[in-house]
Amino acid sequence: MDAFKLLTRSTKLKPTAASSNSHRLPSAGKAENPQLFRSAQDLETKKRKRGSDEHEDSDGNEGSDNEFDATQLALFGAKSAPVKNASLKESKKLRKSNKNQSVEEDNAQNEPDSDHEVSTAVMEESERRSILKAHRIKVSDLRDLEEIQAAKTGDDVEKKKKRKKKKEPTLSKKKQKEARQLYPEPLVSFQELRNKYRVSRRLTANIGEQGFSVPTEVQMGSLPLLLWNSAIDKTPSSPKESQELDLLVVAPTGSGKTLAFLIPLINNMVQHHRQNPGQREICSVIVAPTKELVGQIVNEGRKLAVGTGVTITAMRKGMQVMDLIHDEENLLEEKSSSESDPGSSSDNETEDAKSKSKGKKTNTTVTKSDILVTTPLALVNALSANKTKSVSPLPSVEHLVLDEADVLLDPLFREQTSAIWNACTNPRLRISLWSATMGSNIEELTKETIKKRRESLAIENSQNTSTPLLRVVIGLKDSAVPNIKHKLVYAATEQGKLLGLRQLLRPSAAVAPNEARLRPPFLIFTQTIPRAVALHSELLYDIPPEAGGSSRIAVLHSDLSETRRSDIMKGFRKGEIWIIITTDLLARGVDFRGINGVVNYDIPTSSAAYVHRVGRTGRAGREGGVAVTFYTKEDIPYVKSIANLIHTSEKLQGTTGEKSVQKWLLDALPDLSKKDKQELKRHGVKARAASAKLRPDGKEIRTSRISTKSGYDRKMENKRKGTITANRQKSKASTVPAESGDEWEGIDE
Ligand SMILES: Nc1ncnc2c1ncn2[C@@H]1O[C@H](COP(=O)(O)OP(=O)(O)OP(=O)(O)O)[C@@H](O)[C@H]1O
Repeated sequence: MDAFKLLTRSTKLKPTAASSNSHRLPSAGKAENPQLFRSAQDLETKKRKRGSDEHEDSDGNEGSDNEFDATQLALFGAKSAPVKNASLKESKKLRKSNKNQSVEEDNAQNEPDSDHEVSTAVMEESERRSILKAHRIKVSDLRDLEEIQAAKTGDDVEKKKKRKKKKEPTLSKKKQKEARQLYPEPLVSFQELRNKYRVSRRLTANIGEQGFSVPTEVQMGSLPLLLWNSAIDKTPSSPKESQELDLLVVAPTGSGKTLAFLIPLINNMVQHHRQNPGQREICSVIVAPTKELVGQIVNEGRKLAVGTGVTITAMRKGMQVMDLIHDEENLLEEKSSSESDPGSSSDNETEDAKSKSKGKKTNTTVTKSDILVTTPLALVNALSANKTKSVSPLPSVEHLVLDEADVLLDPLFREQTSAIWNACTNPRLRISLWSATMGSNIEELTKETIKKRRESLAIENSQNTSTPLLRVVIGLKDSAVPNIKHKLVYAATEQGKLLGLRQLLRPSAAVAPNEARLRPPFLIFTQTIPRAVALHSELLYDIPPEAGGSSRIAVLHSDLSETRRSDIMKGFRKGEIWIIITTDLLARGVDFRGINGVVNYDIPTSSAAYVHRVGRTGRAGREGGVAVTFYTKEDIPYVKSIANLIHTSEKLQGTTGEKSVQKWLLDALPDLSKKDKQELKRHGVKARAASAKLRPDGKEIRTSRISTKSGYDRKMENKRKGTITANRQKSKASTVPAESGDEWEGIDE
């Protein structure tokens, strides 16, 4: 059955229009190529079109006379490539000596096979540069210039700083930028994971089995940096020390960041098990802002880790990650935590806390998982016994991943995220931060935290230089995904928005061939929970019973129980639910593979929020996603940043024909002061904020009311529709009759 046909009620769609539309649907099948920036030629065309674009460009430094040697870090240069330097004989020797070591499961798949030759071919710098440029991958070193220079020359960084103060002239901004830019070798195919980076055979096979055949740009750029260590031959005579790094990655929504951080974590764990047979402890922590995202990361991770022996667990309430001090005071807590952990035994990952010896303080972890995925609050609560104690350390953690890092380091979550970061006391800790948007304040905060942590833990190395903090940027930083269509619609009033949305749901007018059309499944975003609930109840009867009626539309927000939230997510993924009305809870990270569109019923409260909301469509390079944003006269002061984003996105796409945002509109829209921007981000558009519910005279203003009719009319109409629906459903054996051919079978293939 065609969901769209049914939503149009009796509207007859011309077969040609329908079929031509359906092939453009993102949900229509697999993405042919998940890459967003596919060819150098494409890039050149765009660059010419862009002309004197004032925005920062990711390939701006190409061809520049780079006075700084980009091969300064061992992993970037042909000259110092360790794979080339390490003798094959030695590497074979190491593999032989490792022969007796085992992993817990599927040894045959995880053991480095002795006949496996590691590729020693090293890419020329010119080739590296041209691939990175074509795919719009830009890598830079974020350390102080003195530190970069010191790392290059092997100098003491303090001496270097002093010398610089005395005589060395300061580089111009352009030169500094050039000095930071690096051209590491990109991952051109997933086969290289095995051939060059010695990724576990089983893990490589799992990647293929998941249908991933071509690495996306973020995977091309970041995987070699994160897998560098696996490529190093760690024989005693090996000329290179292991050189891990901290990483900050900014890549478009839906570009495959999850895979890019999961592959190295899983591979590290495979190696860890090989080197420490039988040892189980949390070695990696992934922090994500919502439970939905945590669940999704765990699912993705488990699919990749099949047969590798690596365990990945979602942090749940009551789960214990550390041994508590079993004094009398803690007995009560311990009892309640073990009682409130019904799911732990099924996963077989949490030991029974009661079995631990009492009165003994240990630092052993209780959760047996290798990789823990958590929201910030859940882990902080577990580490501080629900904030009754100070946060316990997690010394076994060597890798910390912050997914949606900008929101995790935003004031909303910053305290909890920092507490987790500080709890990871292992001096070898490596951090990576991932998002589609990353303000410069987040970069500064990251640098500062790394520095402070290093000082407080007195982490030093022989050369007094710090671990590299690199930044990978894909495409144009902080911009909307380039493969979707945007529509910015002026609806004047709240009623206008509702009429506009209904028009989208049931377009009776003919649609021009080029015009973006919204088809299920899609998401509708509102500013607050009450508005999401109100819009849901208003639209509940808009889906005709023959299309499944009100069961096709759901509201999802943080006030719902965890079970309800998870049921709605499952229903949407299975295709039972077609439309979810939600708040920014689902704006980030959540991946519904073939979602067709996003409606910003209420405008997003920052440009980053716009990027993330609309990024729920157009995933993995799929074309055809549509993002519709309604705005009213109350929104006019706030809409310019969104209009700018759309304008830039269309410019980058080289959109021909009519643009969503005309130049005159951009010129006419007012600019917002920094203070007002912050205010908007914190409280949303005041007219529809939850706090605007009471008038000065104390009477309630129905801000959450979303309707084109009076309350009485709505009540009567809903009652009537409800009765009709119930009668029809009763008389039918199944709610949705199957039709041949054009059936929509859910979001995930
Ligand atoms: N190499 C690949 N080939 C094809 N599909 C891929 C590849 N890598 C990832 N994907 C798919 O792309 C989709 C988006 O990936 P993912 O959720 O990791 O995006 P993201 O970059 O984290 O997005 P967001 O910023 O919205 O969180 C997923 O469905 C994933 O399975």
